[in-house]
Amino acid sequence: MEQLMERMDTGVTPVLDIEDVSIQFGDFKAIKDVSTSIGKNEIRFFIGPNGAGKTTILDAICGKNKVSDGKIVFHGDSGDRDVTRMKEYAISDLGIGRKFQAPSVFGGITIDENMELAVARKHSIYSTTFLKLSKEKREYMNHILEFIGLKDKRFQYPSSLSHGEKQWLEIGMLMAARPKLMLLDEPVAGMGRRETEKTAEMLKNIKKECSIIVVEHDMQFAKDVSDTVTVFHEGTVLDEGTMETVQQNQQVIDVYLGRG
Ligand SMILES: Nc1ncnc2c1ncn2[C@@H]1O[C@H](COP(=O)(O)OP(=O)(O)OP(=O)(O)O)[C@@H](O)[C@H]1O
Repeated sequence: MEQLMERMDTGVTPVLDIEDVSIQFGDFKAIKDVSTSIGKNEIRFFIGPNGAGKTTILDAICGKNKVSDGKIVFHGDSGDRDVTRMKEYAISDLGIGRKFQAPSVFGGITIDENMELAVARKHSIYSTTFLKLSKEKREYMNHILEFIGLKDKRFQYPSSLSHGEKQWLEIGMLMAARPKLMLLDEPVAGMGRRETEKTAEMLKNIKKECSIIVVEHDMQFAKDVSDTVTVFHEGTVLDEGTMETVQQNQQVIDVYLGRG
């Protein structure tokens, strides 16, 4: 809570406030009284050792995990909403988009058709038969395809894409819903350096329109892209600040950064 108050004092307009959140799985408390605030147009990284609770809290923001205590308040177009009791689809409709670690595009339809579904906000491949996008939506879809570098491959199937390209397609599909907050779980895992750099450029552009939370172990990527980082350890926040400042914290070095 103290951290939250400090950030409020800095004058940053928050898009999401996580307030004293705990998450319990049976007897095990995976998240203990975590508070943090994500600003508008901010790229926040959640970092920390395996099992620290990063994905657990990301899953709570999108409604996949139940919050045992505390609240998560999203400041969207329709005002301030506590999302902790809301269903996943309703949270997504509010403007929070979640990308999971493994790409989850539809393999049986083309890249173009995958994008059509995303722009039309349909969640079933059976919908493609009946889709007729407005001119404005098709233009926006073309813009995204260009942005993610897949315009020339639009009539191919996702199986023909490289691992990185599949990740970009999924990021593009998230963008299609024009979210205010994007949640990305290890977006560059398995990518080469060139693909990682391209993803970094993409995220820096996306943040002009929306805030992003990234769970990541690639510390070079975190240094290149993050505005701020939250360091998790055993379900609590160990430190928070710029990458430059947290990497000087001896506790952070001991539990995570110094472990190679
Ligand atoms: N559904 C669940 N049921 C029981 N325990 C869970 C569940 N989900 C996560 N946990 C536990 O909660 C803790 C935090 O897991 P989490 O996946 O959030 O860690 P993480 O920081 O994302 O780790 P990694 O970097 O390895 O992805 C771990 O001990 C994990 O085993």
